[in-house]
Amino acid sequence: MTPDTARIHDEIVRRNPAEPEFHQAVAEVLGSLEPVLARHAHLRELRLLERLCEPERQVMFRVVWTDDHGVPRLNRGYRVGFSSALGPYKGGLRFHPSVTLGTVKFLAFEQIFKNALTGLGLGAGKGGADFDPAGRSDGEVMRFCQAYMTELYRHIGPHTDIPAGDIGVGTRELGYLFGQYKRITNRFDAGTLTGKAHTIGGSHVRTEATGYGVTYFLEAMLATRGDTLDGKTAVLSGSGNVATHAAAKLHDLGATVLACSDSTGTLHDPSGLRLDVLHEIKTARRKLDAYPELVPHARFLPGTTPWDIPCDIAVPAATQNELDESDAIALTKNGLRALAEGANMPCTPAAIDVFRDAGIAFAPGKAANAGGVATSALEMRQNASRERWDFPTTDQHLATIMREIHDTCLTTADEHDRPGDYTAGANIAGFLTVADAMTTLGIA
Ligand SMILES: NC(=O)C1=CN([C@@H]2O[C@H](COP(=O)(O)OP(=O)(O)OC[C@H]3O[C@@H](n4cnc5c(N)ncnc54)[C@H](O)[C@@H]3O)[C@@H](O)[C@H]2O)C=CC1
Ligand SMILES: O=C(O)CCC(=O)C(=O)O
Repeated sequence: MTPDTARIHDEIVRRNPAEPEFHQAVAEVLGSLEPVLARHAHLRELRLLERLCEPERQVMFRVVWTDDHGVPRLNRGYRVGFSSALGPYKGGLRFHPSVTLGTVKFLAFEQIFKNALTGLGLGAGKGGADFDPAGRSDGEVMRFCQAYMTELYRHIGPHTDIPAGDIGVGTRELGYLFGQYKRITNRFDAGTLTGKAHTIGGSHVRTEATGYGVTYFLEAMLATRGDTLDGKTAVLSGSGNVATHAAAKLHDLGATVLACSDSTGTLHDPSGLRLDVLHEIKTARRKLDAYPELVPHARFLPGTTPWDIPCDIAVPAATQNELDESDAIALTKNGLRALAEGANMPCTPAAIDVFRDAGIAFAPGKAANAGGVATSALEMRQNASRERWDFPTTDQHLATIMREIHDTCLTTADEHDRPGDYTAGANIAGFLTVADAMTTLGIA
């Protein structure tokens, strides 16, 4: 960082105490912008950076619901609208016990640049609650979602703020959330939430989009090095929406997926994960340690991460700061060629430095995982026009968008003397788009 951006960062830390993930996300972006600020002095005069790092609005609310024994339970809900310069606030909801205001702010901040990169007219937001869906019955999840939406509904809408899924929020939760929204507002405003089931206005490919998009980005990155995914080995972390669909597309494109994980440990199948078995386990909402019961040569390694398994390709797809410097050193020593962040901010800054120094092709989450939100924009488009696109058409749109995001990052990095640095390319391209819109909109 320059003395100027370091001063801005210090002020953000002072104004937003005890939000380390938010500070980290801001530091990474500010650290990339030096070449831009040197060329566009007027952006400093307009105090664009300070304005961009302050959320436009933050909502925090009580969520009370009853468990299966009739006992009232209490959680805290959040929704942060970070920037509406490019369009309505857009971003997912995370239900996980670790969620704090700082978590939601870091995620919403990342969303600004990601959504700008899609070129689809999306502002940035994120939300969630410290609710833990693990072990909760279907009825409990439904009552929690209804209670959460009973407050959230007044802050969202197809032209205001459009939530979607994230950790702990998938098609089931979005169905319950939309059901309550529809009941309270007396409107079938399908474009208020994305990631819905197909029967209630969801788009084909939205479920698969983030994982597929990560894989399309990897494909494009390897192509610049004259390489392909065919015949490569891959490891992933997580075993949720992003990880399982990235695994499926990697498999389709000829890679062998050796491992995935959850918060309790790593599943390693040296002959390649059986995706049908994984699907069966996930559908039954069972844990990964059930896999070796069905595929006896596989091992579940409690308390471990996948990063010491030798592989060509790595896709961290669970959560923030899950891959640190020592993991990066282990992966690099074991022959890693490319890494794409499926999760938001899964690699620590020190890990990213290791990959950069080793010349590993590194794709930051805000570019590599943008396929999810991009397909949400395609869902909004279909909801607005009442059209229904088929799976291959939607997938084709997604693949094109991911190639365009890849090319934008690469070209922008080149133009700003950071050749091959996808992080710099993503941050600079996203920032310039939002800065242009903010300048056009006037001081607000
Ligand atoms: N669902 C989407 O469309 C998008 C998701 N993402 C990001 O991808 C990541 C994964 O999200 P989803 O697959 O949607 O969620 P999910 O709820 O379907 O799966 C999350 C997975 O991560 C694991 N996990 C969660 N917290 C963990 C922790 N503290 N330590 C270790 N493992 C943990 C869970 O066991 C699970 O396997 C998140 O960082 C999310 O922000 C990014 C873009 C879009
Ligand atoms: O589809 C969306 O609106 C949001 C996806 C999301 O939360 C993300 O990109 O991290």
